[in-house]
Amino acid sequence: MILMKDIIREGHPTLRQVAKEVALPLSEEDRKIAESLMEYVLNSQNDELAEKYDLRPGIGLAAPQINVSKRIFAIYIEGEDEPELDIIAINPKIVSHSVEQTFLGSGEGCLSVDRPVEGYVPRYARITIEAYDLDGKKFKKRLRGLPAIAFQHELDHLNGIMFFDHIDEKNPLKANEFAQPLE
Ligand SMILES: OCN(O)CCCc1ccccc1
Ligand code: NI
Repeated sequence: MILMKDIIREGHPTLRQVAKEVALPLSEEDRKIAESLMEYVLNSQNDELAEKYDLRPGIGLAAPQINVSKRIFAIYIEGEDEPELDIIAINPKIVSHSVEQTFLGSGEGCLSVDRPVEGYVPRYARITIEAYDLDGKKFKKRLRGLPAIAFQHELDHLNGIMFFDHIDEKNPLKANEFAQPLE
C-alpha cells in the first residue's frame, strides 16, 4: 500500500514533468499502479487507517506523485447517499469547459506540498471530460463543483503543474470577475 513516504514532494523533478500516455489495454503493472492510487485515497479518508498508517487525507492522487510519470489518477469524493465522484482516470482529457471559473474559498492544498499556500486557485466551473477506465473502456462525464476542481487539480499533476502556479502572486485573494467561489 502507498504510504506518505512514497509520495514525492515539491522540488522533486518528476512533479514538473509531462507524464506519458498509458498503453491500452492496461498492463498488469499499470493496473496495479491505478488501483494503488485509489487504495491510498480511500485509506486516507478512513479515520482508523489514516491514523494507523499516518496518512494525510486526500480526495485524489496522481501517478506522478508516487514518482510514476504516467497519465493516471484516482479521485474519490464522498457524497450524501453516493460518492460525488469515484473514478480512476487513464489518459484523461478535458474536452470542453465553461468560460465561468470557480475556486475553493479555502484555497487548495496538495499531498506533495508540505506547507500551506494561501490564495485562490481559479478553475473552470464546469468541464466535460473523457478518460479510460481500468478495463480500457472510454467514459465521458460532465463535472461541476468540487469534482470539477479536483479533476483539474489532478490533471495538472499529469502536466507538471502545481496548484500554486495558478495563484496570482501580486494579489492571491483576488478573484477575477468571472470566478464564483464554490460554497
Ligand atoms: O493531487 C492530489 N492531492 O495533492 C490531494 C489534494 C487534492 C485536492 C484537489 C482539489 C482541491 C484541493 C486538494
Ligand atoms: Ni496534488
